[in-house]
Amino acid sequence: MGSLKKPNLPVIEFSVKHLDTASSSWFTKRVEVTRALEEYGCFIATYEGVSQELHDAIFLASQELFDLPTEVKVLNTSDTPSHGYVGQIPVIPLYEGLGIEDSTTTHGVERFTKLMWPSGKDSFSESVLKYTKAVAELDQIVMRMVATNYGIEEHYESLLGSTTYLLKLIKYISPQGDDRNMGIVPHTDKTFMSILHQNEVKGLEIKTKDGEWIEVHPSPSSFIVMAGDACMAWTNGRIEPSCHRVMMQGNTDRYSLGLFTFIRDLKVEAPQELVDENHPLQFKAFDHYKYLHYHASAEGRRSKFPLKSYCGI
Ligand SMILES: O=C(O)CCC(=O)C(=O)O
Ligand SMILES: [Fe+2]
Repeated sequence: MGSLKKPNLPVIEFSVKHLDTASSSWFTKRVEVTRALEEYGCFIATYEGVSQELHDAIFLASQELFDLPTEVKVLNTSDTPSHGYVGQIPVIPLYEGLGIEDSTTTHGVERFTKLMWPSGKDSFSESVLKYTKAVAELDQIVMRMVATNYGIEEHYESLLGSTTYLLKLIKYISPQGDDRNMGIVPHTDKTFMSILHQNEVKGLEIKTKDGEWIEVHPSPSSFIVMAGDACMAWTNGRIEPSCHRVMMQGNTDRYSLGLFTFIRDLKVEAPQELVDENHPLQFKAFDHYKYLHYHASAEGRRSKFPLKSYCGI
């Protein structure tokens, strides 16, 4: 009798030796990365760009942030839905998140730090900036690979110039027991790309196309690279975002980090190279930030497939 094999997400190693774009291993990687995204909408990257020391520093910074009183954390507001403070939501009572906009820039990080700690907190700003820069680099390596694989590198260059990086620090308080509790409900991200990282407490689960949930095991060098809705539109449906959720169990709080990319001041549109008779255009050109507002509206929230209701053809 054959044993049932649990599905696994592809694990792709990103070490310095693979990153020379002239090397044959770069070619192999870019095929591997694109296939993984086409098949699962995500993959696990093992990445050397964030050292153990930086991993420890950023999770310590996150803990210090969540230890602040709620009345301070709610000062982090934003014009964009889900970019500021999110917490005390009845359907996900364990969840609390804070977004740092323009988190790869000194200006963006300083603005946030001053709001939370008016007398300053250099250790926080330094850890955030170092972390976001390292993870943004991983995003750029991945996106360059995908774009090269599809023959649309030039389009990627203009997209890159309009990419913004939101760092979201997330805490889930432990449910204090063995029952599995919903930390975050099943969803797909409205981002272009999302790169997730979790501390030693597991919880993230990803749904395969066959409807099976796969648990993602935490490790300091593992990052979950995941496509969002905007990436689906840009690749004309070749890459679909994966459905994921967080399940909490046990007595330990969970901290996670998401570096989320969005496109500002440039319409997201599939390049002509990806449109032909066999691949008719699926989505009209759209403004990513307006889409986020639509998604948060009553109509957007009701939709099963908001990207399609917003700009589907
Ligand atoms: O906490 C996690 O690992 C996932 C968070 C997430 O899916 C999100 O913020 O969109
Ligand atoms: Fe998500």
